[in-house]
Amino acid sequence: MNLSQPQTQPLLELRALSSEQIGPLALSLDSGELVTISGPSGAGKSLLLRAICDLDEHHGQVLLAGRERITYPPSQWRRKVAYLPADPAWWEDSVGPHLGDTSDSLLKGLGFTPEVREWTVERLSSGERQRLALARLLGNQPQVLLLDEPTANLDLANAERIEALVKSYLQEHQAAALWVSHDAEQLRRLQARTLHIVDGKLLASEVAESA
Ligand SMILES: Nc1ncnc2c1ncn2[C@@H]1O[C@H](COP(=O)(O)OP(=O)(O)OP(=O)(O)O)[C@@H](O)[C@H]1O
Repeated sequence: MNLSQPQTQPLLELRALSSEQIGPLALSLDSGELVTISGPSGAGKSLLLRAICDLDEHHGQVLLAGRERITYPPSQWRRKVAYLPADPAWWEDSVGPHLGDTSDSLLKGLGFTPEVREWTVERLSSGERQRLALARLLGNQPQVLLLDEPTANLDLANAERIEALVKSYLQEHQAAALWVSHDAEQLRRLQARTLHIVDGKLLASEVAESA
């Protein structure tokens, strides 16, 4: 063992993660780190996120701060390692019950006043749905965010607002995020290590150049 170089434990680690469509994949994310994922439609980006949060059958190991996922009750894992699907589900008529512990300041950061809790889900635009789904996800204070095209329905100003909010969340909570995006401009703006996935395989990893 090399004692001169202290080992830092990754926050999230994938070891030989695979399913019928993806992998095997190995990946480590440090606390505070944002990693973006790009790749063609159907490459397996969503399936990778779903495997990490244990929504689909797969092989291999997923560890959070060195502790294996199988040692967590599934509901606890999904709070800690939170998945934001491209089209999040809503199960009540009004917004409020979905928001749980989400603070007013978080809602403000996403461009809403507290009155949004009284709104019906039915009236929400696709962009409002997307921002509120992120609010409810962050309200649970997850340690890892798995974000599947979280700004796909948003204009540039709102997309940038979400980019800034997620980055400050990662710093504040020493959390990590995997962020799927098809938008080359956004990938450049986010200034993160980018993974390219093609046919379920990790093709390359690179650090984005300055815009
Ligand atoms: N339950 C399933 N059983 C079999 N194949 C599936 C299943 N779910 C998805 N697939 C297939 O696996 C491939 C990867 O799907 P995935 O949703 O991960 O793609 P993606 O990279 O997220 O694409 P997009 O950018 O279009 O959202 C696709 O060909 C898809 O049809």
